[in-house]
Amino acid sequence: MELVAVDYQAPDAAEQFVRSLHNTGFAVIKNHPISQELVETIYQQWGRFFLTDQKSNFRFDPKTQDGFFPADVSETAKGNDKKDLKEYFHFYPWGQCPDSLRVELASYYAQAGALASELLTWVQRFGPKELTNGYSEPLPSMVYGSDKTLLRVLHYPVLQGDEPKGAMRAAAHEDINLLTILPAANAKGLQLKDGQDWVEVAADFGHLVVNVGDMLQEASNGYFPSTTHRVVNPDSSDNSARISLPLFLHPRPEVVLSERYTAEGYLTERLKELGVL
Ligand SMILES: O=C(O)CCC(=O)C(=O)O
Ligand SMILES: [Fe+2]
Repeated sequence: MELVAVDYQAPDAAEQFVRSLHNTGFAVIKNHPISQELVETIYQQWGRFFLTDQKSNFRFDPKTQDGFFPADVSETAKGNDKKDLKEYFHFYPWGQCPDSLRVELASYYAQAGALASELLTWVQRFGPKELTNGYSEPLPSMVYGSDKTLLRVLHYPVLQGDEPKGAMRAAAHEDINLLTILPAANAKGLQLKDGQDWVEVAADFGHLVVNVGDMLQEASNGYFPSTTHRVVNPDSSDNSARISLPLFLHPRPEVVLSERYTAEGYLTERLKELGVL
């Protein structure tokens, strides 16, 4: 499986993008409108922040899920028994954030959210008609006015050599939400599952990775697959910290995804499985 970067400026960008999501659950986008300078600033600022004790002042609120999740409570991927080797901060515009880091993060949240909504209009427009007519409401309207879209700043620390055997930066998992958009991280490691194989998601620095989450898979009855992915540990020759910045696009809680699920019902079930609720 090869992911060819879709040029956001190409006349047929939307069709190429939707085809890639259907075929692989993933797409890579180049020439997009998100400021790379802003992404790099955020990587630097947060790389420093995670190395300070200040982060403990922002411990996450289990009810609202915003704030800092230390490594010892961080997720255990569904079906896995080792915690991931990561810590992260959940940012919502209404939630906790250190004052000195808020302006940049809020700006990125707005830019990435606007692009993600546009990408959802592509998915709506270029999906098969019999599918798109069956959504309970158009996909872009599912996220309109939603305050559930989540920006996660992830820090995978330098490995110390004493990690539990078999623990990984991020064990194999699927995302819960509709679409995830992720600027290429500052280090390699992201892989997607292709049959029995694992394939590196090759995204040049400056490119964006987009993937389908379980909610879109559920709403599209599998037409858009929520592809399993993971972040593997570095080998000793490039054992550096890794920062990444996924935006998880979430519908309003009352949105009906399918006959089985509303967005809220689905999210609650999944967070319980992850051990963070
Ligand atoms: O860090 C990455 O590149 C991917 C992170 C990820 O898949 C997730 O947090 O769901
Ligand atoms: Fe993920």
